[in-house]
Amino acid sequence: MNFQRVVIKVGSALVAPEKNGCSGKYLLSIARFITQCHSAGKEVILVSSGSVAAGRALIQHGSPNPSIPTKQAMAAVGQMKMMANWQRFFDVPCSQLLITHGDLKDRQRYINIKNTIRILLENGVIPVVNENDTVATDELKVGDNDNLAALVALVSEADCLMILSDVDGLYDQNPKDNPEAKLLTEVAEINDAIYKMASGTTNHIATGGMQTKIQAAEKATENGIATFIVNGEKPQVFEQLVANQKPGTHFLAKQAPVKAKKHWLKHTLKSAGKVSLDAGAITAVIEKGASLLPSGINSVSGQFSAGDSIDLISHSDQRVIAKGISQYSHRDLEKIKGANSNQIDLILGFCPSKVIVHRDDMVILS
Ligand SMILES: Nc1ncnc2c1ncn2[C@@H]1O[C@H](COP(=O)(O)OP(=O)(O)O)[C@@H](O)[C@H]1O
Ligand SMILES: N[C@@H](CCC(=O)OP(=O)(O)O)C(=O)O
Repeated sequence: MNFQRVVIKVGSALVAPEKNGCSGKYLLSIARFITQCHSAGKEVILVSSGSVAAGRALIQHGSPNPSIPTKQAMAAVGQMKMMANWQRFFDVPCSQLLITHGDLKDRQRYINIKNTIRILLENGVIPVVNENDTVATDELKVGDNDNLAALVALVSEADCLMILSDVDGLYDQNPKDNPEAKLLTEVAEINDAIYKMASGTTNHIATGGMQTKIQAAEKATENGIATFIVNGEKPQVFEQLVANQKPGTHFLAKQAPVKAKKHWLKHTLKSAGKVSLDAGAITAVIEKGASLLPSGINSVSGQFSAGDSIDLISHSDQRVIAKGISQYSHRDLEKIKGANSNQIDLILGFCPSKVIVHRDDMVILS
């Protein structure tokens, strides 16, 4: 429980153990664990598979491996079933986020997803994410919910990723094929040897098997997000987690998530423009740890889109004081610079964010 914001990924095998329609069999203890996380002041984002399996009984198919449009129709009807199935275990509201890789690749949509999750969490709503299977084509698909969960952990700035499946964790070989397989309790480095241990799945309603879980763990741990693969079929796993024990396999984070993000902002992202700040904004940003509001901006230069990195410079001596991700393009900023945050909607006709650079998306340079 050494985390503040966790992404919990629940595989199809747990949502639809009968492989046809969804069930509460395993979800009850998962939901109880999520409620315990909430009581301990932690934030939880769910990534749930199972829409295709949940809709399977409702769409005629007649083949063990239905066509893609048939599966997309199953996902469309099954998603409703799956959401209703989750909601019945919570007193707090659940919300549905259906996203594709195309959404995560697009800067503006990425920011929209990030802002939406932030606001849902602030309001005590559980975000439940799945791939938008009905619209996703191969080019726009993440393709499996393990990798999707890692990307959701990144966009939501979680510090922990828990992948719940039907095995106890990563074994040195597939335990379903080899009874002698041994469980790895801790993985410090994800290398070829680790990838070689992981194979695909034999479950026809699941996608990816252990390979995609390792890919997800690699993406997350490189960005400072501790990752666990645990068995979601066993209620005692959740008791162990609550008791601060470590069931399953723990993939160690490479560095603290804040450090990883600040490093990425400072060294990897190239600034596409500049905004100059008045003395009040500089004090607010440097001394009070505040986000940058439009009222503190004197001028804008360069050409950038929402989601690009920009330099925050001092108006008086042109010193670069910070760097961060702008919520608005240079064109929009030209119109709202100097204005009060409440006027953004009036001036632009939309307001995805009341701040220009959020504190969490900023690194102070001097
Ligand atoms: N080295 C391994 N250790 C554990 N499980 C493995 C390994 N290699 C392959 N697997 C398979 O991965 C499966 C879990 O992945 P998957 O069926 O896709 O589940 P989910 O629906 O939870 O994503 C296990 O049931 C197991 O058969
Ligand atoms: N988006 C699909 C799930 C895809 C997937 O990765 O499934 P799984 O391997 O069970 O996590 C669905 O909802 O059926």
